[in-house]
This record gives sequence, structure tokens and C-alpha cells, in this order.
Amino acid sequence: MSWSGAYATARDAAKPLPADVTPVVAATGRVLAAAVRCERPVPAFDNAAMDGYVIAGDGPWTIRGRILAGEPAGGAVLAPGTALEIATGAPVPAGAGAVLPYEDCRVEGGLVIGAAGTRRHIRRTGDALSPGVLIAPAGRTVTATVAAAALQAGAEHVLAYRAPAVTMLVTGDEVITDGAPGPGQVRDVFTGLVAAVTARAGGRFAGSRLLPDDPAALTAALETAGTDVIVVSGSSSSGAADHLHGLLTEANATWLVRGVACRPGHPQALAVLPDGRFVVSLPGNPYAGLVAALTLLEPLLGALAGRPAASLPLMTVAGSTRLMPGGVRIVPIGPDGELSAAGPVGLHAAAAAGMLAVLPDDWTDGSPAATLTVP
Ligand SMILES: Nc1nc2c(c(=O)[nH]1)N[C@H]1C(S)=C(S)[C@@H](COP(=O)(O)OP(=O)(O)OC[C@H]3O[C@@H](n4cnc5c(N)ncnc54)[C@H](O)[C@@H]3O)O[C@H]1N2
Ligand code: MOO
Repeated sequence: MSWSGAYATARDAAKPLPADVTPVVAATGRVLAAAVRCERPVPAFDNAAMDGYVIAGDGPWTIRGRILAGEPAGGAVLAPGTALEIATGAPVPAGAGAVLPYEDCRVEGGLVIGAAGTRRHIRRTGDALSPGVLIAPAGRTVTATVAAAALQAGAEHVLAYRAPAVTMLVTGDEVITDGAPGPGQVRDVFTGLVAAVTARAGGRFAGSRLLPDDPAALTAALETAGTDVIVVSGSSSSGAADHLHGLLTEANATWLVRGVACRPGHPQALAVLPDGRFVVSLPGNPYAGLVAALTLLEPLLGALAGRPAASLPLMTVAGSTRLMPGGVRIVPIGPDGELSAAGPVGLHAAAAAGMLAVLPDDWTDGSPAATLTVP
């Protein structure tokens, strides 16, 4: 399958998971299934926009007291010719005509002397937002700003799609998850990468398990992983210790993607089990596995999370590299689009560059290419 075909297949493989009503403070990263609208006016009461004196009628004004933010306005009416010292955000009493900022007046013998200008410096109820105004549309991801805007507007709860849960199965007798590798061993790179891609795509990382190259252990782990998506690193090829693809076929999984015309990462695959759980197969070579996570896992999770499809940003890429006839080569690129060579193993070039470019076989130096951002 072509790389763009694989990306689109993963993106189209799933519908959003069901939505539920949830406190907005707990919904960060989830996608709104319905628009959030303002539920109460902002500000909720008339209040001072400046520190100074709130006045009624014509001056000079006799100072009758002070009102600070957080104090209720009460039912008192400010009589003409009187003033209260007032703080920004404090409720303005009925009868008030304007707030005179300190810098526009002076005080002599208990009287405020000055003149109200054209600006009244009073924020009226609903000036900023009135009930029904759109806070965030359906399809928007709940960010900290969306959550803050919803809370400001009185929307404590939102309808949001459930976040897809992801289990990571790290396979390989040689893989260790802690400390320095002994002879023949290699340190796991995938748990953190997959957790980060999951979080970025709106998913929930449910944890990682290290498995030996044993078909029974892998079968049991696949059967018991109760998450929407299972990511398996390694075991994707056809070696004596690579069992995943055979087990998925035995389990009557449907193959959506099985091999992609790209370098690196060609053994990557996406399958769906008969009960609807998805399995993403990442090749064990670290840079190849990262490419696969961005090619298959990220768009799949975006679809499950309810994110609207978006096209990949294009960037002008410069430099020279070997291309892949009949497929794409995926290379790290820096902020100015300069490419660096990367083999299937080392992650250092992707780490230094920050982005990847997807170069088709007819790409030429200085022409644009689709980009992926590394987590
Ligand atoms: N006869 C063939 N052999 C291979 C082919 C092929 O087409 N024909 N494809 C090669 C390519 S390309 C890749 S990529 C790998 C994919 O291998 P697997 O997904 O089966 O992974 P392993 O064999 O278990 O490991 C490959 C390599 O990666 C290291 N590894 C594995 N897991 C991790 C981890 N969690 N963290 C760090 N490194 C890991 C592992 O030690 C191996 O060095 O197959 C080629 N072979
Ligand atoms: O997926 Mo393999 O890297 O193409 O090394």
C-alpha cells in the first residue's frame, strides 16, 4: 500500500467513540461532540473597569465609603452628588453614572473633584459575553483555553467523545525497560514514544507490558488487553521469533494495512480484531517504529477521538538523499526544511530535527513535501 493510502486508511478506519457529558476540567485533550455556548452573562454583574471613585449625578461628590471586589453591591442606591471609592471588578451600585479613575480626579476634604469623561469605565452585565454566544464549536479539542473560556461562561460540563485507550505491548527477549543493557540486550524506546503520540492524538495511555518472544504470551496479552487500541512493537517481520502477524491472521483479524511502500517502516501494519479492537504493528527498528506510529497510530487515534481530518502541513525541503522508487522515503528535517539522512535504527536525527518529511520518489531538492511532527 502507498504511504498516503496507509495514512488515509488509518484515518478512515474508525468512527469517533461514543460521547458523554463530562466536567470540562476533566475533558482536556478530548474533542467536543457538541458546541459549548455561554450559559451566563459575562460579566455577571455591572462592575468597575478602573480603580477610582464611582459617582452619581453631578460633582463634586461626597465620599460615602468604599467598595472592594468580592463585596456584594447590596440593594443600596448611590444618591446623586455622592461617591464610593471602588476597586476594579467591584460591583457598581444602582444609580451610578461612571467611575472616575484616580488619575482623573482629586480628593479634597472628603469630596471627589473632577469631571466624568466620555468613557464611563463601567462594564455592564453581559458586555463581554451574553448567554448563547459560541464558546467553542463541535470538533474543537478541549484545550486549557477552551476549558477556561467554558468555565468563564458558566459551562461546567461539556459533551465530549470518549478518549481511545491504548495498551502498549513491547515484544522481544532482548528488550529491557530499565537500566543499562547487558550483552545482546537493547533498551526499550517505544513506551515513551507511544505514550506521547497517544496523548497528543487525544488518546489515553493505559500502560505498557514487556513480553518475551513467545506466541502464547502474545496471544494472552492480545486477548486480555481491554483497550480500544493495542500497539505492538517488534514481532512485525517474518523471523523465527516474529509471531504477531501470524497470530492476528489466526485470530481472524481483518488487515487494513499490511506493509507500506515507505523507507523505513515498510513492515508496519494495522488490523482490527473481530471484537473491534485495533492492533497497530510497529517494526522493531526504533526509527522505523516511530515512522509507523506517526503513519498509522496517530491518524487512527485522531479518528477514534473525534478529531476532524486535517491535511498534513507542507514544507519546502532542501538537501539530498536516496529516494525510494515506487514509494516514499521519510527523513528528518530541521526548522528550515534541511533534511538529514537517517537509517532505520538511530533516533538521533529525528530528535535533533523535530520534524519528518515524506519524500515521494519524484521529489527534487527545494520542492515541498508533507511533514510529520515527532513527539
Ligand atoms: N528477512 C527479512 N528480514 C527483515 C525484514 C524483511 O523484510 N525480511 N525487514 C526488516 C525490517 S525493515 C525491519 S524494521 C525489521 C522489523 O522487525 P520486527 O518488527 O520483527 O522487530 P524485531 O525483529 O523484534 O526487532 C528488530 C530490531 O529492533 C530492535 N527492537 C525491537 N524492539 C525494540 C524496542 N522496544 N526498543 C528498541 N529496539 C527494539 C530489536 O532489538 C532489533 O534490533 O525486520 C527486518 N528484518
Ligand atoms: O521498517 Mo525497517 O526499517 O524499514 O528498517
